[in-house]
Amino acid sequence: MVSKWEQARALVVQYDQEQLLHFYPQLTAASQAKLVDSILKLDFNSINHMLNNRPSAPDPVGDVSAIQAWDWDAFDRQEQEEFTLKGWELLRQGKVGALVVAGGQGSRLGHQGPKGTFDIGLPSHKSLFQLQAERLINLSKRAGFTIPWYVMTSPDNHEDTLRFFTENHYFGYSQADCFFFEQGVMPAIDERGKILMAAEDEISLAPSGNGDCFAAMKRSGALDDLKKRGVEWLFYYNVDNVLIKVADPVFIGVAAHFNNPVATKVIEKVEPEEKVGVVCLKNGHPAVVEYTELPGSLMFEQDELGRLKYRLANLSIQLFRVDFIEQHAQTEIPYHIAHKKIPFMNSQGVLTAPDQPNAYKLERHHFDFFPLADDLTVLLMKRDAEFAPVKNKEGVDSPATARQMLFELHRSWLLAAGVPSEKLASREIEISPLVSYAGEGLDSDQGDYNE
Ligand SMILES: CC(=O)N[C@H]1[C@@H](OP(=O)(O)O)O[C@H](CO)[C@@H](O)[C@@H]1O
Repeated sequence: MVSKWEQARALVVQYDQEQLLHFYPQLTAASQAKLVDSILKLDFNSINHMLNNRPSAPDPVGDVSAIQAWDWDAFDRQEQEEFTLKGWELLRQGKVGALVVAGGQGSRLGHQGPKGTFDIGLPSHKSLFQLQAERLINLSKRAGFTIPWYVMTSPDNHEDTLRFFTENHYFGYSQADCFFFEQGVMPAIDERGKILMAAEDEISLAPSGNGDCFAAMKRSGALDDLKKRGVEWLFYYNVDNVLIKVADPVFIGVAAHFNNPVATKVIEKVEPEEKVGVVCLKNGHPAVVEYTELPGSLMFEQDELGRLKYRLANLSIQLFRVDFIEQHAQTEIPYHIAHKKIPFMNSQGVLTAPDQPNAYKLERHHFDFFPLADDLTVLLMKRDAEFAPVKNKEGVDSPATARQMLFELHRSWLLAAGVPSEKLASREIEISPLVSYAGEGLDSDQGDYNE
């Protein structure tokens, strides 16, 4: 039988990465085993594919043009009702699942631990995960069918995430309907195409981006679980949006009506430099150009009405048809390559912190599946009820701005339900998602979201 060591040795020779075993002879048996295991976990095929297809110049954006969106407010009352009913029908039939990409840490927010465990300082002190769980519970109860919830973690936060759910009794969610799986990692690669070491027995690794989600679902059995349950649409979202309407029936209804393989919910950018990807057409195919890659000429370009030409913000709120996910779970979407300063251990065993970018970090983006869909449904909504991300400790997209948006939204629900405005003056209003998902049920009148 070929030993693990022999397999690892054969791989590093085959792919010309012998430096990975440079320190091997001098390691303890435990460290040797650790290093061999991490070599065997690397996806050399994918790394090689990326190295061989690396563009010589920075990734060209391609031929970008604007994409058409359906404005929710432009549908008439009857159409809106039909879409909503359609969404509820699918929820009732158990045909919708939710996927949160939650591999990030809260470090940029000054929070120790997974981002989803962050308390943004609401009166209830609910974490991001709890807000999401309760919105799903609300819909599941009314649909009479529990929405399966898939949580993509990263090797950095998997254990902590599981512990948080367990300690909080899954926030009342049924444990049998929660599925946790880890996203993959990619090694840092230097300018000669060599994988870097972080220590004598450790490869320099980082999460490989949210574009690994479908491959990771396949590897972990989450995709099989989805199929076994008969789920037809997967609602994809980022962990950091405080207002996220998880498994939104309205969005599901619109996606199912047009029945394109992918649907995306967008809002208009507040300013050209807002840090959001833009939904557009690239070389004639639906696409997102990430904010880090959008050239200034496109960022500021205006249409004939003087509006931003590329104003449709990617909120990372998508619906993917499950047959499309299955078809593409193993499709090699491109890596986005960031040139960064990455500390590494040199061949003398000295840990080196470069002062210039020295290596490449590789990430896949989930929206790079968009061009593989023949068409994309784009649903334009209003920001106030959809998007309050927490990305920074202070200033824009911070806990303070997200709290404020939630208070204002919930105040507007009470006003619409007939509560006199003087009763609401200067109060912080937080309504539990267990009471209302989107403002419905706060008076005797039946709202849009009622099934
Ligand atoms: C790779 C990726 O998913 N990028 C997304 C994602 O950005 P982050 O800065 O990675 O959180 O969420 C943004 C919305 O919050 C969206 O506009 C952007 O395109």
